Amino acid sequence: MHTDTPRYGAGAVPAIRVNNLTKSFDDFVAVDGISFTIESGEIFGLLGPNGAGKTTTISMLSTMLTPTSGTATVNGHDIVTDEDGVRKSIGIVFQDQSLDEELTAYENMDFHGRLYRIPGEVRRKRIDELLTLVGLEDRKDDLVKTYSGGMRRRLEIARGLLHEPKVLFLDEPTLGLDPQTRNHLWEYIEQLNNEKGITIILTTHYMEEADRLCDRVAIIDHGTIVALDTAENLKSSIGGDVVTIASPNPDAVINLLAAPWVSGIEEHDGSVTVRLQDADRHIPGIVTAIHQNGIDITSLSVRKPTLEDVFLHYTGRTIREETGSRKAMQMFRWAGRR
Ligand SMILES: Nc1ncnc2c1ncn2[C@@H]1O[C@H](COP(=O)(O)OP(=O)(O)OP(=O)(O)O)[C@@H](O)[C@H]1O
Repeated sequence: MHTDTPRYGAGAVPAIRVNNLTKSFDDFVAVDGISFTIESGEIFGLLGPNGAGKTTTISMLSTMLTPTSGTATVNGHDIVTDEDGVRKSIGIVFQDQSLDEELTAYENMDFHGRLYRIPGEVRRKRIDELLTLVGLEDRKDDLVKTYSGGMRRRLEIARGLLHEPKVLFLDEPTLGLDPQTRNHLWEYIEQLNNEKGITIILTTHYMEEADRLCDRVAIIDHGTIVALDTAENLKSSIGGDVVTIASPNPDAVINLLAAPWVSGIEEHDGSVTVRLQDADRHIPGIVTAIHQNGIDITSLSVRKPTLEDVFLHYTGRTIREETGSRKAMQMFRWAGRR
């Protein structure tokens, strides 16, 4: 059902290689035998509803949770037998905020740099460079408690990059941010991927985030990957454009249009959704046929499919736009990770 063809060149060690990775909590299987490969330089998205297993997956890849079975490597380091190697080569930005509000941005960065034992001069240079990259250089001496949500997230990303990781994990990077701030953050994420060549793996339940940012998207539901490809290929895989026809008699519309050239047809709340290639060319014929058969319609619209349509196609459900989980911190505590 899914394809796993990375876009990037062959030869180099993949940034991440996951083979049949599974995590159970007692009898509950949160991640169920997933496999994929992420090439260096990709932005890779794990898209799925709350509880799908996204955080559990990146918790295993960042060595914070031990897998129940399966294997994975990050930058060539095994996540079970070479935890130190993995940790040195990754940066992580959690769902929940972990900045010190009573320190300035610079002090937060500096503290983190000291933890990683980055020598003074290098540390200062990198802090300045990264704060410039995320557009916070002018506010670097202000206390974090005066920062907006978007500024805090940018600072967390800058901090996650201080030890120059090759791979950055972002867990729901724009959760709770307003659309404009989200847009800005997307630009920063793209910029650091372009300018620094950092491989980024992010989790999200926002379709437009996966669509806009990710080179490839794995759609994850109930702990399994149901589809994996570029957003464009995923959208075309479900059979073309989406035509929505509202009618007092949806059954008649379905009977009329259920033809071999239609790749999918279903009814939701009195509206019939038809999927077909090159819908624009077919619309006049569809409208004529509907009228000739005496069927009333109240509206007709055509649109390109979204990742929401893809999710619906592969799972039979819509992604629920709920607020994200608050479990992350609890899960990310080093002490309780076994
Ligand atoms: N420590 C734990 N003990 C028991 N069950 C857990 C634990 N951590 C996660 N789960 C369960 O595993 C499933 C997957 O959780 P996970 O946090 O990976 O989902 P998610 O896709 O990241 O969603 P969210 O965005 O809500 O975090 C959920 O049903 C969750 O309740």
